[in-house]
Amino acid sequence: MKTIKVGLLGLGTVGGGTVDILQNTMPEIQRRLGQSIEIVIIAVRDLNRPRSVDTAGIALTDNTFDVVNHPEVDIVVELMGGTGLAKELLETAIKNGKHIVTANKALIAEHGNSLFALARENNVIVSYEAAVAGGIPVIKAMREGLAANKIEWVAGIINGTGNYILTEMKKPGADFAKVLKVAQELGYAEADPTFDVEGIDAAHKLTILASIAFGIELQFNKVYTEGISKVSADDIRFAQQLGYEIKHLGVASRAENGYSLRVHPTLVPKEVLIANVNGVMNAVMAKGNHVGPTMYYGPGAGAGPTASSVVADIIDIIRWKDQPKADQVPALGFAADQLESAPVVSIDEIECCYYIRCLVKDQKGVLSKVSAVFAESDISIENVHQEPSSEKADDAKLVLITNKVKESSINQALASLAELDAIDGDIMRIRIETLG
Ligand SMILES: NC(=O)c1ccc[n+]([C@@H]2O[C@H](COP(=O)([O-])OP(=O)(O)OC[C@H]3O[C@@H](n4cnc5c(N)ncnc54)[C@H](O)[C@@H]3O)[C@@H](O)[C@H]2O)c1
Ligand SMILES: N[C@@H](CCO)C(=O)O
Ligand code: NA
Repeated sequence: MKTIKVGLLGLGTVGGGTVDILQNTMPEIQRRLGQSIEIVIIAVRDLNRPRSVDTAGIALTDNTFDVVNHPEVDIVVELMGGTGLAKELLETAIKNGKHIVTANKALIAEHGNSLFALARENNVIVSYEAAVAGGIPVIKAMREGLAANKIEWVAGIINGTGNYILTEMKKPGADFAKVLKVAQELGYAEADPTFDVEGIDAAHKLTILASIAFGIELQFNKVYTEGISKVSADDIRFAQQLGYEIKHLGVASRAENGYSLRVHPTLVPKEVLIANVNGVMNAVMAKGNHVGPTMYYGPGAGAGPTASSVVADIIDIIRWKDQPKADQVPALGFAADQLESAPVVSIDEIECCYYIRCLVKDQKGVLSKVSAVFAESDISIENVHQEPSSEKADDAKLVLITNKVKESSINQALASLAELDAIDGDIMRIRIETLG
């Protein structure tokens, strides 16, 4: 039986999971492939560190270039992260004629356009299923399974750490910092967890999803990005009382003059399936013009699920690599010369309903002053909830749900609201999506 040789960059959470699968599930993989896969070399940072997996028979090196220049390696699997050295290594590997598997969404979102072009020149494949929604085969589903459709929009819970934190925060007394620490211990978080909490990781993934949905170039720096760090336990509770769950969503949709790409906390009606996706689970919805709304669900982070996608990509490359044109499924699912560099519109252009929370002085006539501000901007209030503040004796917590309005109108109203004497402190605004 023929053996394909693989080299790994990085032996952390996902690297360890990949070694584990290739060691323990090889008989089944051989039956699928009719060939075998062998890891011949792994680059690690510290050669003396104890390993969670058995590396007997595999060469370990602390020089990453040993992997990308290794004469026997057919496929380089990049699982070290970062966008500096990782980019240089993959460029070298591609020029050396090696195929690439990576779980690195930051690298693909920020440098995918040039990496894919280099790969085409060198007739090698760059696969990145693990980069978006961990173990869910969503890249394959969208690039291949939905190929008959014009995709109208994509929306997803695409950060496992963030969804885990929001889910745990529903429990009474949950502490944000402690919950994040558990997510890190479980191997879900990025090396810098602010990427998870502040939405940067989700923005990387949304960039990729938007490109494969619409056939546009990767444009990470155009994504509007808001994290979950300002969402309070109060917001989660109020949302639930009003019939919603708060989810951190990435949303890519067609706009009048281009596309809208945004990541932010979102109120989603409880009865919508995606509102019930909890813990480390992710879900991506894609609406095609023929198929209608579809949803892909599964674990979004962690060693086993992510490595499951990494190994599936290795298998896919082995199946395709000796075809005359190796990248028969183009990297972004559209022929490379058909990609558009379409404009991404400002967040001010979107239209939705809003959840507004603020602290108001518990005085007569406050509600009418607040309503007057919204009326001036032609915004109607669909729902109001008020309760005494437990923290400030003379204040009340006020929650409003607006009708569907333009972001620029709500910004104007919130600026006027902030100027009212009756408003105490910051105003929280969360967008609402019904995902119909
Ligand atoms: N953990 C997840 O659930 C998950 C899911 C999807 C994608 N990813 C992505 O997979 C990649 C790896 O993530 P991880 O969670 O396994 O991270 P990790 O920190 O557990 O592992 C990365 C490993 O790479 C090694 N490394 C870094 N620089 C190196 C260098 N110069 N030389 C040798 N070794 C080096 C580190 O020592 C570490 O062991 C990242 O791009 C991440 O975004 C992670
Ligand atoms: N840190 C990422 C890993 C998976 O990409 C997450 O929590 O979703
Ligand atoms: Na995936």
